[in-house]
Order: sequence, then C-alpha cells, then structure tokens
Amino acid sequence: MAKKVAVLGAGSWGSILANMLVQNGNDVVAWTNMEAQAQELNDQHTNEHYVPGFKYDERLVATTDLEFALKDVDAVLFVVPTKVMRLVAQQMVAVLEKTKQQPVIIHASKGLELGTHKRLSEVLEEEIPSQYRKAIVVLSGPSHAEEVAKQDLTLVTAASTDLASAEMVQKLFMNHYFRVYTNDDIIGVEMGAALKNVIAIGAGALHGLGYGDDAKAALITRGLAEISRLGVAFGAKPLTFIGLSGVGDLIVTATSVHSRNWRAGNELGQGMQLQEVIDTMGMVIEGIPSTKAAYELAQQKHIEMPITEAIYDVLYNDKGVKEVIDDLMHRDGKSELE
Ligand SMILES: NC(=O)C1=CN([C@@H]2O[C@H](COP(=O)(O)OP(=O)(O)OC[C@H]3O[C@@H](n4cnc5c(N)ncnc54)[C@H](OP(=O)(O)O)[C@@H]3O)[C@@H](O)[C@H]2O)C=CC1
Ligand SMILES: O=C(CO)COP(=O)(O)O
Repeated sequence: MAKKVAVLGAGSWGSILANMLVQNGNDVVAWTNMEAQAQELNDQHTNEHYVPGFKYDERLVATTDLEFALKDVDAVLFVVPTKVMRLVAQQMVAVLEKTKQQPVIIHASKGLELGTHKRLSEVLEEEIPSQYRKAIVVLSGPSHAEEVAKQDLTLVTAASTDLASAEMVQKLFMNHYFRVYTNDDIIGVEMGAALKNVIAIGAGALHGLGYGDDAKAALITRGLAEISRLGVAFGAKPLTFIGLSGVGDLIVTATSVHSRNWRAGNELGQGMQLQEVIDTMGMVIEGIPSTKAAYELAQQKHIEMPITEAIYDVLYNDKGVKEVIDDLMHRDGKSELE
C-alpha cells in the first residue's frame, strides 16, 4: 500500500531516495531549508548543485514548510548531515507536538555525533519522545546517490530492533534495482556506516600519493579489523561487519570516485590543504568529524585503531600523510588475528 513519506534533507542522497520512493508509488514530500532549492526541484525538477544533470520525477514535491511536509505522514526519512540531525529532530518534534502524529522514523545518514559520540539512532531516540514515533529504522549499505539515480543495482540493509518496522521499510524501498535486507543489529550497522568513511579518507590519500592496489587492499582489510573491534566493544555483532553495511559499504566508499570521503583523502594525498578540500567539496564529508569521534571513542575504550589514529593526526594534528604511513609501517610486528 502506498505510504505518505516526508524526506528531511534534499541533498544528493535525500533527493535521490525521495525520487525513488515516488517511483515506488508513494506520496513523497522532500523538505529542504533552502527556498531556491525547493523551487528548483518543483519547477525545473532538477537539483543541479547536488546531482548535476539528473531529472527528478515530476510528482516529487519539495518544500521548506516542515508542517506541510509532515502532514499525515506514515514515515519520516532523515537524510541530513550528522551535525544537524539533533537540530532537525527537534524541529520535527515541535510540529508533531501540535499534530500528535506517530510516524515510523528512518534515517539514512552515516556518522557519529561530535562531542557525545552517539550513533544517529541514539540521537533520534533522545530527541523524539516515544509518543511521537514508532520504531527507528536505519537504512545503510553500499549506495552512491549517483548510481542509484541511474538505477544501477544496489543492495542495502534496513536495521531495527523492531522487525515489523524493518520489514515495512524493506517493502517501502525495494524495487527491481534496489534490494533491501533486514537486520536487527542497529549498533553494528550504524558503527560500520560511520567508521567506513574514516577508512575511505585513508584509501583516497593512498591513491593521491600514487600507492597501488596492494596498499589499498591492505588498508581496507586492516581498516575493517579496527572498525569491527570498536563496534564489537560497543555491542555490535561481529558478523554485521562482513555484511552490506560493513565490508560492503567499506569497499564502495574506499574505492569509488563518487565517494566524497575518498575524494577528500585523494586531494589530501595530492597535497591540498584540509580547509581547501572542505571548501571546494560543496557537500558533506562525514568522515572528517567521524574520525574525531572514533578516535576519542577508541581512546576511551582502549581499543587499538592505528589507521584511525593516523588519519586523526593528519586531519587534526597537521601531520603529513607520508609521515603517518611511515609510522604505520614501522609499528612492531604482531599476529594478524590479535
Ligand atoms: N550521497 C550519497 O551517496 C550518500 C550519502 N549518505 C549519507 O547521507 C547523509 C546526507 O548526505 P548527502 O545527501 O550526500 O549530503 P549533501 O551534502 O549532498 O546534502 C546535505 C543536505 O542537507 C541539508 N542541510 C544541512 N543542514 C541542514 C539543516 N539544518 N536543515 C535542513 N537541511 C540541512 C543541506 O542543505 P544546505 O546545502 O543548505 O547545507 C543539503 O541539502 C550523510 O550522512 C551521508 O553520509 C548515505 C549514503 C549515500
Ligand atoms: O555512504 C556512501 C556510499 O555508501 C557515500 O559515501 P560518501 O559520503 O563518501 O560519498
């Protein structure tokens, strides 16, 4: 049955997911904080800054009016950057307090909140009182907006502690090119999603410096080992890290030119200054704040994360990429499965 869905955040991922939900037969309103962007989506059916050249379905409605977007919704999909997730949740709650709705809450963002180090479902759980929501479901996996826009084949995970809600989200998104699995390990899915961005910055940096495939495979493999270590320390299931939201997303983000995190790393490897990388990307690079959050969590829990520490030193301590690679290669020898 068709659902009414509000998509909060109309950047590259939010707008493409909104478009797909329309094409799946749902009634969808995309909410943005920019009037000009809403107008462009409604009038030209384009979103040139975020997905250049793409024509959106004419049935997709965009608005800056949150009350209008949330009217009678069955589900709300958050796709805003991590740093504004809490703020946008508060804005939504202010509306739901008046309308007394109780939608399913979905998020498709990937990060850990700076300062609190919280996963995004924890942020949403904290901000949205239970009377204004059903379950929280996380949609995550190897999925670049640019490829989903072209209806390339994409497989992701819908994670929730509530199986019925995960299955509702599975049905909502599935179609002939987008396949969704359910998973009850919300911790593992969110940790994998946030932490793969950190490793992707490293993979991009190796590429920028001219290293080859051996180095990239090594970084991905050892990166997965440390991501899993941290995730498991916070209650994730180890197997989740060899699933779509773990190694699947790590592979796509650490090898694809579509990835903003990979591209940021590549530019750093080529010698560009961090601020210039951020200023010229024009889209969110989640791995930068997530590196800080992951580094602090690892310190707190005494988890060994040498690659994350190295990337942290490049981003926050002004160390050179070559220097941290040299440090990593000169660590004491150890057993692979320690
Ligand atoms: N792009 C992709 O392929 C994928 C992205 N993701 C994840 O999805 C999340 C969003 O990424 P993506 O869409 O790529 O990011 P973009 O940078 O493309 O877009 C982010 C959007 O959020 C908007 N935004 C920022 N602050 C606010 C606010 N306070 N209120 C309302 N809207 C706001 C931005 O508007 P403004 O321009 O005004 O700042 C922009 O439209 C990230 O966590 C990312 O990791 C996950 C899978 C795939
Ligand atoms: O999460 C993504 C792919 O699954 C998108 O990665 P980037 O944010 O690095 O573009």
